[in-house]
Amino acid sequence: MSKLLDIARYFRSYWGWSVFSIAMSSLFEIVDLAVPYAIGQLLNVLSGQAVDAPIQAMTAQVARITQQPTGQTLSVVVLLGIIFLTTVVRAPVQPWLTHWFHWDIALRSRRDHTGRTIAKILTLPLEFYDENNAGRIAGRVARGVSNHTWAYPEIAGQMIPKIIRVLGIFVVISLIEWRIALLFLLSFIFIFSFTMKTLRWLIDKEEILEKYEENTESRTAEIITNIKTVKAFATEANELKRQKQRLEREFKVVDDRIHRGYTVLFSWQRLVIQSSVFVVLSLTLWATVQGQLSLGHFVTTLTVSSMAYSELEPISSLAEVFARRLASMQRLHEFMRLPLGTDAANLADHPDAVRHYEFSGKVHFEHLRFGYDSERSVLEDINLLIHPRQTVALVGRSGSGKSTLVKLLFRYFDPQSGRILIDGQDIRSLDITGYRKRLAIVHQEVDVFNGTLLDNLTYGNPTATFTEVEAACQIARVDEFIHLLPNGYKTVVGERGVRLSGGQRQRLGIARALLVNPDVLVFDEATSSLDYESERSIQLAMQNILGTRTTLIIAHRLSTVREADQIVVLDQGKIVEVGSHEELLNQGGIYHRLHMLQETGELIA
Ligand SMILES: Nc1ncnc2c1ncn2[C@@H]1O[C@H](COP(=O)(O)OP(=O)(O)OP(=O)(O)O)[C@@H](O)[C@H]1O
Repeated sequence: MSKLLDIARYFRSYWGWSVFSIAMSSLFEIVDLAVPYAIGQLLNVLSGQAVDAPIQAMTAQVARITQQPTGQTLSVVVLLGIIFLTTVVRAPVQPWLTHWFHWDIALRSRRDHTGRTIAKILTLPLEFYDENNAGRIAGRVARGVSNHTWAYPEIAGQMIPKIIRVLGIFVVISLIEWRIALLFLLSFIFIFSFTMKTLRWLIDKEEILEKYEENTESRTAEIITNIKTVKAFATEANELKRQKQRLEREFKVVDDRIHRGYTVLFSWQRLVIQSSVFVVLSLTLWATVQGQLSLGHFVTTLTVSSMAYSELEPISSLAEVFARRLASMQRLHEFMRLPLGTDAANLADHPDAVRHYEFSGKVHFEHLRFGYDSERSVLEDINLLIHPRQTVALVGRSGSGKSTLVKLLFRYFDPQSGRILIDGQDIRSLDITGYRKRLAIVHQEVDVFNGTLLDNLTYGNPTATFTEVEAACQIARVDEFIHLLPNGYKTVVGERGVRLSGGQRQRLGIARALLVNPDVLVFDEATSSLDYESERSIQLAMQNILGTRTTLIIAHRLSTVREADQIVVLDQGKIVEVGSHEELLNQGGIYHRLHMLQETGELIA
């Protein structure tokens, strides 16, 4: 039931129009019943039997208005008029009162909810993306939204009105012959309960299928992302084999269980429906032969009950389609209920509402303790004071906690104990958007968005002037390669444009970071083997920046570290050494050992 409520809530913004259009669709389904009724009454007129009292009254009324004598001809005209009104006149009006609204609501909801899912994607915490890859998330969102979009017209425009029509038919038959109505009711209850039971079983299987499909999609997305590794290790055949195994597992659920389940359901349904139609025919015929029913009522009862039974198959097909859609709709609702990250308020902020901080760049890590899970600490009692405009290099073995410390500084996570102060203020007390805007980071792998080089440079600060862009490019030594690009700053880079080399991307990342004029700049040195020239360019770019703002370097190579005011050596989540290059060399500890390794040509991490 809660699943259905979730779906109803999905369309709640349009509930007024929704109720109106469902009511109109149901009304038209009921109005349809006037045709077999009128034909039954016509048969009575033609065979010389009496028409029903309402038709007699209507004929008398028309006779009074038109000053015509009542009689067979006028009854035929009245009945033809009813058929004309309920078929020809309503034909052009109906789509505007039903179909148009159903799709309008579905499409508006798709627009609204796609926007909401994008907002959700932007506000989920980073850790969610550590556990779920792009393919899984994109697949879940796309399938969820599209299934809602298709389901709405099916449910509101067809299923509910058809159910109302069946109820209407029950009322009509009850008025004509209650025993046939009772039989009709019993057969419907039987078919309905049997269908619901089977559908519930099938929905469970659909949920399993949905998870299997997500796994397959997720792996396909990983193959695309990591295609270089796949090809380099020549594992194409392995990947294909594993994906085929996954597809086979999906196929077994779909074909052996779901598809078979629906076929069993349909064959039982058909048997019960055809038997019921046969019994209704026999009973109605018997009652007519006995003189309990007129010829007209015989035809009407037979026609409307056939109409009702013939609606059962479309209703049950719609229920089947709905059951197939339900699992992915449910997965979307689960996704939308995921807890937000601490930065979720960012979206609500109007750009003008963001408090613009100015920091001197004094950063103080105080007794920090942190672990991604409560059982294992990744950082232990971190104490570090960084003065404004100092350059601090974080050095240590891979996994020693350097990146984690930076993640805490950016407040992607909060420490289990201890705090981080910036200019003496606990960063948790600051508005996160305003605070993060004062920091900038250059990642090892610089993300390049599809767009021009200029778009990418000004990503963090779209209002930067061209002079500012040029100045940042000069410092970051982007200007060294701009003339090599076909359209300079206007060159399209990224997905559908020119591919930048690793060194060029890093320099783009530095210029992009500089353009937001951060108080604290973090530089995650690339471990990828940049060629000597690129590496040298980046080091020179860094030298241009050092001393102009507080700079934290996650150092994988020691060459940049020499210049740092403080070198902080982390080991197993603890700060084990702090000092300048010379001081640490003299101490003869871990840094000294790392330095010796580098001298012999090896990297730190
Ligand atoms: N999202 C995460 N969830 C759980 N554990 C994590 C996560 N990110 C990192 N870790 C663990 O935390 C520890 C510290 O990782 P971190 O990335 O901070 O080290 P690092 O010193 O930056 O390493 P490297 O130099 O290789 O980048 C590692 O043991 C790592 O496995």
